[in-house]
Amino acid sequence: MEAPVGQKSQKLHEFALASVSDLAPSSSSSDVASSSPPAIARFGADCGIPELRFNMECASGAVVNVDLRTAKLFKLGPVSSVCIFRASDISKEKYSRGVTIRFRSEEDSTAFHYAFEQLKKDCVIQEAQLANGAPSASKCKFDDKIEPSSAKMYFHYYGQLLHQQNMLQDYVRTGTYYAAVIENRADFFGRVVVDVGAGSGILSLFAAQAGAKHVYAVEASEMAEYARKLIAGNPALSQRITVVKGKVEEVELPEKADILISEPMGTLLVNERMLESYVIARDRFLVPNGKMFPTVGRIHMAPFSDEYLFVEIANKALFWQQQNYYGVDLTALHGSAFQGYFSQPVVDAFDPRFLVAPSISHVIDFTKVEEEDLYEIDVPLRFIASVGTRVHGLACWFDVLFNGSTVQRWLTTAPGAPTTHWYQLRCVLSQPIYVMAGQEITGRLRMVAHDAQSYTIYLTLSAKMWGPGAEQGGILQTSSCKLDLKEPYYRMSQPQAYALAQDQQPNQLIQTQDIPIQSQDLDDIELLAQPSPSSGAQLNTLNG
Ligand SMILES: C[S@@+](CC[C@H](N)C(=O)[O-])C[C@H]1O[C@@H](n2cnc3c(N)ncnc32)[C@H](O)[C@@H]1O
Repeated sequence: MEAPVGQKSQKLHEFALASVSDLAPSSSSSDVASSSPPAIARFGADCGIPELRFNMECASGAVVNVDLRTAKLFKLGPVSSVCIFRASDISKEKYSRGVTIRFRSEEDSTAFHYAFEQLKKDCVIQEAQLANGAPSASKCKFDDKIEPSSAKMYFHYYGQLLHQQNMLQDYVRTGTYYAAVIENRADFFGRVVVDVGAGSGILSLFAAQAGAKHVYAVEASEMAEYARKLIAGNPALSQRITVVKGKVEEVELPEKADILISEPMGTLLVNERMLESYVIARDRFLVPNGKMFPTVGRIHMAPFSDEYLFVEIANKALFWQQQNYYGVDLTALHGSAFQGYFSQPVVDAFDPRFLVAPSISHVIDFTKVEEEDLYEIDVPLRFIASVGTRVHGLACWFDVLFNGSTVQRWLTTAPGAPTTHWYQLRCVLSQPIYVMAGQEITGRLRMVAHDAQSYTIYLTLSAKMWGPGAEQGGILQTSSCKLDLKEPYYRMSQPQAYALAQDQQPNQLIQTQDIPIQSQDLDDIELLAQPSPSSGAQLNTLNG
């Protein structure tokens, strides 16, 4: 195998210079007086990116790394040149930067210019290779915003068959995708399809079954190899599917797509931040007015009351109330432990009767949303309580629409609907609020993306003054919490079977589960077919 462009050149090109100085007059730290030891310029490749490194060797020991793909070199005189390139500051803002180079001799100058032009040429060849389908080694948008250790774990996880199997065995999910594709054959027949994050390749195979002209199955993890195998094992379809290993942010495809198919949904729709990759794929590969399957996503929210869940979480911190734990007083950490448990969103399937108001929703149109819009999602909340109760927090779930030309199909993760591997998610307040029937509950749900492919959630719920004589618009109680979507509490480990309760209509299904009693305080509470707390096992950390 041929060495990567930059590596090939690394040893060949090291230049001792008379001096290097920053073009910007203010940056005196990197200026080099001619009396200083000679500076060094070295061509090489770091992580496959062809680069030129100036080792200033001044008192500050400054190093300037130049991405050769963005660099231009101009001759100012027989022994001096200027190199202009793209740089970025700590906040990742891009700007142009320049260094003035003084060579020790005219020969050095000529050799340096020659080396520079040779490597620039190599960059062009490398880019041409990329255009033929090889993944880029360059830093891409994904790498810019995601912590490398998070990405490594993420793709390691999806590189394992057992996790792909977990998704394939969610028959609500996979069956809905199958139906959406096959019922909307007209959208796939004779079309070019890109499968964004193909995993095992299942959606590519569905698209090929529906008559796609060609499917590009883009997958960044090692699962790409398994997808190749699976697709090759289906020879009637394999001729029309190409697996492209790499991130959708960086691979190049030979043609545009008429339709994108993907399963980018995480817990609460947005966890894993894969929606951003779906949107980037849209902008990179989809023809104008092309279709997207799924087309639209909605996050649904409603306040809930679940005394049992609240006590269960609060009880977890009781351990830290011991004053004589092998002679040690643990109480100093009780507050932190209490906050810690309430910062975990709870993932389980709950009974919809825990909801205390009709839900509201936040819509994300995948065909229109900008990638940056997903960095921060801010939803104002307003509900009218249908019962007088204690509100313990906000329950959330999502659905997505496949807006086919023949059939519109929804995939829902709502409470009461058949359980999916996403379950539902609840943000539990450490300080519940009391409401009366008819009382207004207001608040805000703010989700801020972080570089570990998830979100920090800020939730505030307030109960407004209510009843005759109340000061209109006045707030009675407010409660807030901050949660990390990356660290959920998986309260149950397996989807539970559904059964009809005696007092339920067939369209109001509830789950029947055992209810382990944890607290004496709960004796008087009416327990409504509650989900059983998990054994503590956290089977799935990702829920795509
Ligand atoms: C939720 S799984 C869906 C897999 C498959 N499409 C299915 O429906 O069974 C998402 C897949 O997308 C891949 N993926 C996530 N982000 C990606 C990206 N930026 N580029 C390419 N693949 C990505 C993951 O490795 C994972 O296999």
